[in-house]
Amino acid sequence: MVLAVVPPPVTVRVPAKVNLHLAVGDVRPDGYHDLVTVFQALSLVDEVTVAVADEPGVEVHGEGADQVPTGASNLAWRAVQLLAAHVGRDADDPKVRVVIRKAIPVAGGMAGGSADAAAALVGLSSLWRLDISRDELAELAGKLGADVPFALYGATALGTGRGERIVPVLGRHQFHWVLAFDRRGLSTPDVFDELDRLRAEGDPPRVGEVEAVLEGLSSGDPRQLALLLGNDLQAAAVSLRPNLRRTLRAGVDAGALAGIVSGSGPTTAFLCEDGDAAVKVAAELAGAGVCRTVRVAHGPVPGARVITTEEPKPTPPEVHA
Ligand SMILES: C[C@](O)(CO)[C@H](O)COP(=O)(O)OP(=O)(O)OC[C@H]1O[C@@H](n2ccc(N)nc2=O)[C@H](O)[C@@H]1O
Ligand SMILES: Nc1ncnc2c1ncn2[C@@H]1O[C@H](COP(=O)(O)OP(=O)(O)OP(=O)(O)O)[C@@H](O)[C@H]1O
Repeated sequence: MVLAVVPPPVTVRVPAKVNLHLAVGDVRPDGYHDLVTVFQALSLVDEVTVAVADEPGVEVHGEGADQVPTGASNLAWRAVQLLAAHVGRDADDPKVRVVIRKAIPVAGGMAGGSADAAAALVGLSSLWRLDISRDELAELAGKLGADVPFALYGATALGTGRGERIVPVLGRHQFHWVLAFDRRGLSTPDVFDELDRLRAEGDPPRVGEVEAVLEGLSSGDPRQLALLLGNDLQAAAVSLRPNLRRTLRAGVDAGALAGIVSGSGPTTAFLCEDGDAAVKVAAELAGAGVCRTVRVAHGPVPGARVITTEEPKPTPPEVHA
C-alpha cells in the first residue's frame, strides 16, 4: 500500500509598502505610467497560509476582509493559478486552500492585495517544493501587478518601468512611521486618471530627483529624509479626497517630521524622529478624529517569507480615532 504524504500548511508573512518617492511619467499606450519610485517595506504585515485541500478556495479575515473578493479575482488566488500553470499543474483545480489574515488596509495605497499575491507565490513554492528562484518568481509577480515584485524582495528598493523592475537599495538604518487609515479605500486606476486630468488642466507639482532621496536614506537621518519625501499621486489623491489635506496637517501638527499620501492613497504616512516620537504622534493623531485608525510601524523589513508557527506575529499598537 502507498500512502500519500500531505505536506503541512505553509504560512508566509508579507509587508505593506510606502513609496518614499513616486515620480509618475506620462500615460503610455498600454494605459500604464512609467514610474521612478523608492519603495520601503513596513512592519505592517498580512499573513497568508496555503494548504493542500480537496476543497480549493480563499478565506479572508481581519482588516477590511468584507471588501476583499474570495473568488477568482482575489489577487492571491490569481497568483495560485498563474504559478500552477507555470509549473504544469492544473490551474483550474490546483487543490489548494488560501487563508489570508489582513492587517494591511484594503485599497489603501499600501499594496495589500499585491502583498497577498507575493505571499501566495512564496508559500506555494515551499508547499509544492518547487526549485524556483526569487527572480523567476518576480517575473511571474510582474504579470500580476506592478507592486507585486517589490513585496517579494521587501526592504528598500528602487522601482522603475511600471514599478515592477526592482533594484535593492542598501542601508542599515531603521525609520519610524505613523500610518493613518482613511474611512474608505481609493481605486488605484481612478487616482492615476485623476492625475492625468489634473495634468491636462494645469501643472500639479512634480517630485524632484530620486538621487537626493537615496542620499537621505543612506544618511540615516530622518530629518534629512523627511525633507525629500514626495509623491506625484498626492495631488490626485487629495483632489479625490479633500479630507486628506486635514489629515496631513494634523500629523505634522502632532509632531511628525513630514507626511505624505502612501502610493495612490488614501492612507497617509508620517515619518517620525524615532520610535517614541511615533507613539506620541499616533496618540495625538488618533485624538484629532481625522481618520479611522492609526498604526505605528517601522521599516525597512524583509519581503514575503515563510514563518514557523512559533514566531509570534508583531502587533503594532492600534489606536482608534
Ligand atoms: C501606485 C502604486 O502603488 C505605486 O507603487 C502602484 O503604481 C500601483 O501598483 P498596482 O496596484 O500593483 O497596479 P496594477 O494592479 O498593476 O495596475 C492597476 C492600475 O493602476 C494604473 N497604473 C498602475 C501602475 C503604473 N505604473 N501605472 C498605472 O497607470 C493603471 O490604471 C492600472 O490598470
Ligand atoms: N488579497 C487581496 N487583498 C486586498 N484586496 C484585494 C485582494 N485581492 C483582490 N483585491 C481587490 O483589489 C482592490 C485593491 O486592493 P489593494 O488592497 O491591493 O489596494 P492598494 O493597497 O491600494 O493597492 P496598490 O497600493 O498596489 O495600488 C480591492 O478593492 C479588492 O477588491
